[in-house]
Amino acid sequence: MSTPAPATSSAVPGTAPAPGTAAPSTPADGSPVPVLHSATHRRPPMSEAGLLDYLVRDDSLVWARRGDGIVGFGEVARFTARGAERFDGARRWWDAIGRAAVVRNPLGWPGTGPAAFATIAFDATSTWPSTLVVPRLIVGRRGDESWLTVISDDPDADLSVESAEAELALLLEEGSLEHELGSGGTLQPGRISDEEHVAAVAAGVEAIRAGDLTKLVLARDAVAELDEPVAVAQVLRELALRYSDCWTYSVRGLVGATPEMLVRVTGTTAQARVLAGTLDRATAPAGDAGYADRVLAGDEKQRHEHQLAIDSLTRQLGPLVDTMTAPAEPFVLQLPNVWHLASDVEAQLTLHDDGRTPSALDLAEVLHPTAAVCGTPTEEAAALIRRLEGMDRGPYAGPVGWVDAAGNGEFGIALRGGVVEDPRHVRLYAGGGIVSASEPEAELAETWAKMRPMREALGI
Ligand SMILES: C=C(O[C@H]1C=CC=C(C(=O)O)[C@@H]1O)C(=O)O
Repeated sequence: MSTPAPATSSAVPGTAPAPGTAAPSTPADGSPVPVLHSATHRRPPMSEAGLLDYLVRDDSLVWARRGDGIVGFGEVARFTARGAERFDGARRWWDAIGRAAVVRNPLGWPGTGPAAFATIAFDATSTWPSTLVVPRLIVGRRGDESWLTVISDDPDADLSVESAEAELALLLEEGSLEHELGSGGTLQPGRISDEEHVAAVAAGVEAIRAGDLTKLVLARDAVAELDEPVAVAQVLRELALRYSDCWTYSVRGLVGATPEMLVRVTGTTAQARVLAGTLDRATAPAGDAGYADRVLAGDEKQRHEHQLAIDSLTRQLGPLVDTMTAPAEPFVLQLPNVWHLASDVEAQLTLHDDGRTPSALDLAEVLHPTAAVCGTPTEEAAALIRRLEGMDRGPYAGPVGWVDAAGNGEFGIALRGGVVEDPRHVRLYAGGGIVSASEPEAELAETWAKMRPMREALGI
């Protein structure tokens, strides 16, 4: 176990909070948290585009799918931590914020009231600052319902709907849509070259065949070097439009659209979308309608890889739930770049003695890392990842999403994305599950297919 580094208030490189909204940071050592005051106002139904119309600022916080979700602007409080205690520190901080907050929320739906956007590092040894951010304004939509929450650490702040709407209008007007997308750039090698990735996969297959473990997920990176500063808002819109089955996210420099839901908590219900097993659509023969069913769903190796990911989720979730349903057969999820084997799992959470159920953040800690991004058994796989990859995954493959004061929330697995390291450099990550039948060259090709959404959205 590594020693947790103290919480800091450092911003992720390449990002900046909205002007005039520098946030007080609070350490994880139990010292007082800011008392937040919030008011949630109902809004008229949005246009069909929903939250897409609100993806106009590079510095916004985003969790959106098919126009639903939440978008945050500005920042009133932030927690950061590194090390093994990053989850625990984040949970304690968020619980303390929730207990102290003065909340006016007549709606009570998931995502209303104060909420925090979160990115948690994949590994305890990472230098990535696991971060919770409470925005100044949150716009939300769920179907026909829409709301605006305003949050302040000033007890005398004006939280009226008029002033919140005026502030939002100004922020949107200042939006960064003037950036043009795709002015060009190149993809540079990352910390792991193609050859190194192939060699790492071959070594992983050898370890699996030797019986050291059953499954391992190995990843690599590449750096998008852009001719113009990255237009984050445009990238998000591109991803959200093209990858409408995915959850588009942006949290302080971490940007992407993930197809995999680690956990969603709505009241006492927990849901997950487990993915493992991939087929590149670019290599599919034209006009062969049954191709994915035959080559993906009908493939022993892919199904084995998928089953291991389901097993890891249900094993971890099992002790916390009264009932759980997982389909007997995965379905084929079609994305613009790849097909995946997918399974939707749903569970009813067990009530604690105090009448509460675990929050989305609690469950993200319990479930991370699943076999979809680490391997089986977890400890052996994590150790081998450190040895064979030898790179800091940062937030890649860690939980990304949001949690509200009631514990509702959504945490995706931060896949199909990248980190804005500075305005002209975005580090992309992708990996794949390795089992005994895996072929190193095919695994390398799969990582390229998984980087395609971000490359397209960046215009390179
Ligand atoms: C590790 C990644 O994908 C995971 C999620 C879906 C399918 C996967 C696979 O087939 O290997 C991976 O487990 C990634 O996108 O970087």
